[in-house]
Amino acid sequence: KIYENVAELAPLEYDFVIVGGGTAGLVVANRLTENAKFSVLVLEAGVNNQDVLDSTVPFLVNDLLVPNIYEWNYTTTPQSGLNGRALPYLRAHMLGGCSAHNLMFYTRGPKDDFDRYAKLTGDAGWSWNRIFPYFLKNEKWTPPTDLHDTTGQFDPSVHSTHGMNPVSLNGYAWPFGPRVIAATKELPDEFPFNLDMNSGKPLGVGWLQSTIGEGKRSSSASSYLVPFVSRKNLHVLLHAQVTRLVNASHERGKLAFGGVEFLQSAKARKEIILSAGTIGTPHILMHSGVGDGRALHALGFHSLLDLPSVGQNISDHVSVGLSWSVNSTETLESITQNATNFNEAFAHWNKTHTGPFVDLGITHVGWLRLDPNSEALHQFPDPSAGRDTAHIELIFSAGFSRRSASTPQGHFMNIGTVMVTPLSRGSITLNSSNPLDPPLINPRYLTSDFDLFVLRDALKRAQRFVTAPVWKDYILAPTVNIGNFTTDELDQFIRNNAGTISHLVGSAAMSARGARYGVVDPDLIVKGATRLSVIDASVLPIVPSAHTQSTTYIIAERGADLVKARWT
Ligand SMILES: Cc1cc2nc3c(=O)[nH]c(=O)nc-3n(C[C@H](O)[C@H](O)[C@H](O)COP(=O)(O)OP(=O)(O)OC[C@H]3O[C@@H](n4cnc5c(N)ncnc54)[C@H](O)[C@@H]3O)c2cc1C
Repeated sequence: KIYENVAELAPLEYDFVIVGGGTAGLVVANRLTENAKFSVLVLEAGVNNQDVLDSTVPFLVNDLLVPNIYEWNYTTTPQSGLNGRALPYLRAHMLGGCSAHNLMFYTRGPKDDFDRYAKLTGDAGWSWNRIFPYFLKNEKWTPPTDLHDTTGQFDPSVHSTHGMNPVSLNGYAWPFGPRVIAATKELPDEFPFNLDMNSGKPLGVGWLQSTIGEGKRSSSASSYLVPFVSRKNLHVLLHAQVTRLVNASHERGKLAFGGVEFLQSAKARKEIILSAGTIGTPHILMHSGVGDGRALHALGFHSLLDLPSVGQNISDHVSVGLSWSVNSTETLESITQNATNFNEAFAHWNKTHTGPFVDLGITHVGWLRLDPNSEALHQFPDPSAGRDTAHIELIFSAGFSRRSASTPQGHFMNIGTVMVTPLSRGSITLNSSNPLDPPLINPRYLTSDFDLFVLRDALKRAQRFVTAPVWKDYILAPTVNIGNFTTDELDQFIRNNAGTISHLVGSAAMSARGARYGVVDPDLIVKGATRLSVIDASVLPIVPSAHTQSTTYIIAERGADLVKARWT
C-alpha cells in the first residue's frame, strides 16, 4: 500500500528498509516482497507519480523538466569546462524516480561495458552473458501503438515479451524517419544501419526503442509497484526524506546501522538498502559519517567509516545539438507551434492513446567510434570498453519537442550529439552539515581535452550525415552554421552550449573485494559495513556507453537477487 502520512504506519520496524522509491528502489521492493515472509518499507522523499499527466503522456515530458514539485531542482557548481555556466541537474522527486520523467530511451549498451564491470569488480556475475537474463526479466516487448509492420526495425531474438516493463518501437510515423534510414543506405561506410542496437553490439544507426507501452510511459512505478500494491508485506511511504542512517553499532568488526531517520525513524531488522540515486545515496552516506573521514571531520561529523570514494569519481554524458530548417511542415513544430493541432493531438491521445503524443518524435539513434587514427586516440588512453563500444551518440529527431520561448519559429530537424565515453571525472560533496541542504554537484564537465575532442568530432559527423543526397530537397539551412568555424570557435560553441543528458553515475561505485578504492563490494554491500547495501545507478564505476535507465533496472534486478540470496 502507498501511504501519504506516517501516522498510518506503526510500528516502524521492517525486515528491509529501502531508501528511495525510484527506478531501482521499486524493482528491489517488488522482488523482495515476492517472498511473503519479508516485510519491506520504501521511504520516498517525493510525491505520487500517478495522475501526473506530463509523466504519463510521452510527448509532454519536456513540460516536467523545469523547476517544479516533481523535481529536486538541483544545480551544479559553476563548470569551468562550460565557460563558468552552472547547469540545472534534473532528478525526479516522485515515485518511479527518474524512470517517471526521463526521455524513455531504452538502450542496453554494449556487451563490452558489462564485461569491463565484471573485470573491474572481479565478479563474473556482472558480465554481459550473466546479466543478459535480467534484461529479459525487466523488458516486456510490446507492439508499437500504431501497430505498423516492424519487420526490419528490430531483432526479436534479443527481446522478451514476458518481462515487467513495456518497451516498444515508435508508435507514430514522422516522414523524417525513413529519410534517416535512406541516409544510412547512401553513406553506409560511416553510418551503417544496425537492425537492433540492444543486441550488445550497438554500433551503427538504428530505430529507437523506448520504455513506452500502449501509448503511455512505463516506469518502475507503473510496472513494478502499481500492479503489486496490494501486497500485505509492502509499505511505501511518501514525503519521507531520509536524512541519515542511525543506531550505529559493530557486528563482527563491521559497521552496522539499526535504522534510518526521516521525520521519525524506521528500524531495519535485516538490511538497509540505499536506492536514493547518484546524488541522494552519497548524500545520505556522508551525513551518516560514511565517507572521506577528513572532509567529514572538517564539517563537524563523527566519521564512522572512512571511505574516501563516497561521492568521488562521478561520470556523466555531455551533449550539444545541431538543427536545420526544413522544407516540410510535417515536423514536431506542426504540433508545438500550433495550438489547434496541439489540442487535437492531445484529444486524440486522451481518447485512444494513439497519434503523435505516443512518443517524442525521436526516431533513431546512432552509435559511432572515433576513427582509429584520430589524434585523440594517440594522445589519450581510449576510455571505451572495447571495439564494439561507441565514443559518440547521434540522436535524430523530427523537430523540437520542447515548447519554449527560446525555440525558433519554423520547421526543423535535429541531430543531438553526445560524448558517451568521458574521461572527465567529478564529485558530489557536502555543502554543510544540514542534511536538508543540497550537496555540491561538480561533474567537472569537459575538463579533459579528450571529451572536447569527441564532441568536436561528433558535430562534424552530424554535419557529414546531412550531406547524404536524401537531405538535398529537405534541408533548407542550418540554424547555426558551424561549417566555417575555426577549431577555437567550435570549442567555444561547445563550451557555451553543451548540456548534460542526466546520466550521472559512480558516487558509490563497485570495486573488487579488498580494493583500496570504491564504496561497495560486487555484492553491493558497503565496504566495511554489514546489513547496508546500495542498489541504484551510483554503483556503476564508469558511465556506460548508453542511456542509463536500462542498466539501472538490471542492477536492481540482480541486486534484489543478491539480497534474497543472503537472507533465504
Ligand atoms: C531528465 C532525464 C532524462 C533521462 N533520460 C533517459 C533516457 O531517455 N533513457 C535512459 O536510459 N536514461 C535516462 N535518464 C537516466 C536514468 O533515468 C537514470 O540514470 C536512472 O533512472 C537512475 O535511477 P536510480 O534508481 O539510480 O535513481 P532515481 O530514479 O533518481 O531514484 C532515486 C529516488 O530516491 C528518492 N530519494 C532521493 N533522496 C532521498 C532521500 N534522502 N530520502 C528518500 N528518498 C530519496 C528520489 O526522490 C527518487 O525517487 C534520464 C534522466 C533524467 C533526469
